[in-house]
Amino acid sequence: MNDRPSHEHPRHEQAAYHLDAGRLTQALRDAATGAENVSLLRGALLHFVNDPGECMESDMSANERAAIEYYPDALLVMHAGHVVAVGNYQALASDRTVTPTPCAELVCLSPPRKVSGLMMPGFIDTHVHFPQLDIIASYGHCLIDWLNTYTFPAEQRFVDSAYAAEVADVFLDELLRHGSTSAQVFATSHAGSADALFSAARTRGMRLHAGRVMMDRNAPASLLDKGPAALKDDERLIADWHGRDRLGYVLTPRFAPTSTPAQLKAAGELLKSQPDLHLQTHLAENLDELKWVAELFPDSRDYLAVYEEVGLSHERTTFAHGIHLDDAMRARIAERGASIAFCPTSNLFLGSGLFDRDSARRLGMNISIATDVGGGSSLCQLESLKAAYQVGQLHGAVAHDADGLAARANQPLTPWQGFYQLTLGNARAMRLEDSIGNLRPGMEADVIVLEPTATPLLARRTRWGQADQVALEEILFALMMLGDDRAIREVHVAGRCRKYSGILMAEHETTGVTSTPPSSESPVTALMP
Ligand SMILES: O=c1[nH]c(=O)c2nc[nH]c2[nH]1
Repeated sequence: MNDRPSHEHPRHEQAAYHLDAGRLTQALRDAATGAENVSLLRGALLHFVNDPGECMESDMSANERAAIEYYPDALLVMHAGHVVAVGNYQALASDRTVTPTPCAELVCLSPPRKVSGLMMPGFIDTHVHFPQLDIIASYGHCLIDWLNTYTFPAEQRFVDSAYAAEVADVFLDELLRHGSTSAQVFATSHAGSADALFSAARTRGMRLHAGRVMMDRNAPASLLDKGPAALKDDERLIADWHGRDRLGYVLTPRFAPTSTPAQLKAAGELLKSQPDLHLQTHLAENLDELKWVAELFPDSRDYLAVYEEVGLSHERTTFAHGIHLDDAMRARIAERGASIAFCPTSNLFLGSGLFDRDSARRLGMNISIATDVGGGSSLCQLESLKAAYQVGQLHGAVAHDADGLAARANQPLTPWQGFYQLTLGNARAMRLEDSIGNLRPGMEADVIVLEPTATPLLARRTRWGQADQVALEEILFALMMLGDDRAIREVHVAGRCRKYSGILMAEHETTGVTSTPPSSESPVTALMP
């Protein structure tokens, strides 16, 4: 990679551009032959190369500011599913000092399409249940009640593979429509449900990590694994899907109450034998759940220890929720390099509690932000940011000492930390930062275009594109408080456009959409459904 710092550093603009000359030369060769695997976009672009910290911009350190790369007029070059160049348009398009000079030639050969919003890496959802799509927004009261009343009945329907395939298609299209190009997903205990999901993700070229739920007690009999033979299903799924294209297998014991110690031990042994697998489960979401775990595992010193004792807490483990932890447990999670998926819409919806982000960060725990649909009330990660901000605000408001004074500080999420989290932060939590999370050359080309004028109110608040446009951090904050799927104007998966002008396209319609259009504004109208 060839990194060239710019001579002047306007606000946020940390580098003139990044390019990979070798890959760019290949892109040029392909473009010259009319191949459809090259696409160039031009417009505003924001991504993160590091953690921007917890401050608004005026209080950031130089290092925190350097974590943010913003180009008001960027060129993004994608080739064969990867980014090959990103940066200031003028610098990239006119620079002839690099040998060879493929970018300037490429721009002449294949003029970029102008986008009218803000390009960003695709969002990553680190914890979501695809079989719960059809029970989203079900009046659940609290976790255990909601599991018994809605979740387990819904999951039983996935014994039917045709139904699983139908839901998998809708689920992945919904994720994409909301700007999430990657996800870590729970299937059901039926191997066919995982097959359906992987197959649908592969068709879409998505990066998707998923697993079959392991359960052998405390759930309806039809959902329970039948002894150790069920592990054969996981082994078969691993053989069929793990590492294929952009897919990865995640061992998925649902949570301690629905697995016997023997099943958890078996999962730990499988993980040990294949340490490149991910692992996902739930931890300390709800106070009744904590009591239940203490009864079921009387010999374990706490809930986390149940997983630790069998080797299930490691650097590719995602524990969903982790609300009711003490500092010692947080420190143990940090030490193992595991991560917590903070799922704020779910925590509010199920009344589970207020996640303590400050303590998590203070103790060095990796965290991500996720939707947790169907416990979560939206697949939109902008909604997750809004709820995360609100949870952080409430954190200070709910604890008062005897004099009525706030005993805890509030922890409002900044827009910088929020958008970092949905992209590079979530990728880091899942140890995928070499593949997804930002738009440096070599990264997989998952890109979204956010539209700060998506609604009349957003347009009025952001004044995007007008002479008196508000500052970028204000625009980002407005998007996270007011935005929804309408604010996701475009979605590109591995360089192919899947959502354009707010409308999702079917696979066969995407061919050629991102390749060079003759005019900058309306190049693909003919391909719209
Ligand atoms: O939010 C949640 N959703 C689930 O499906 C689940 N299972 C155990 N614990 C859970 N929490």
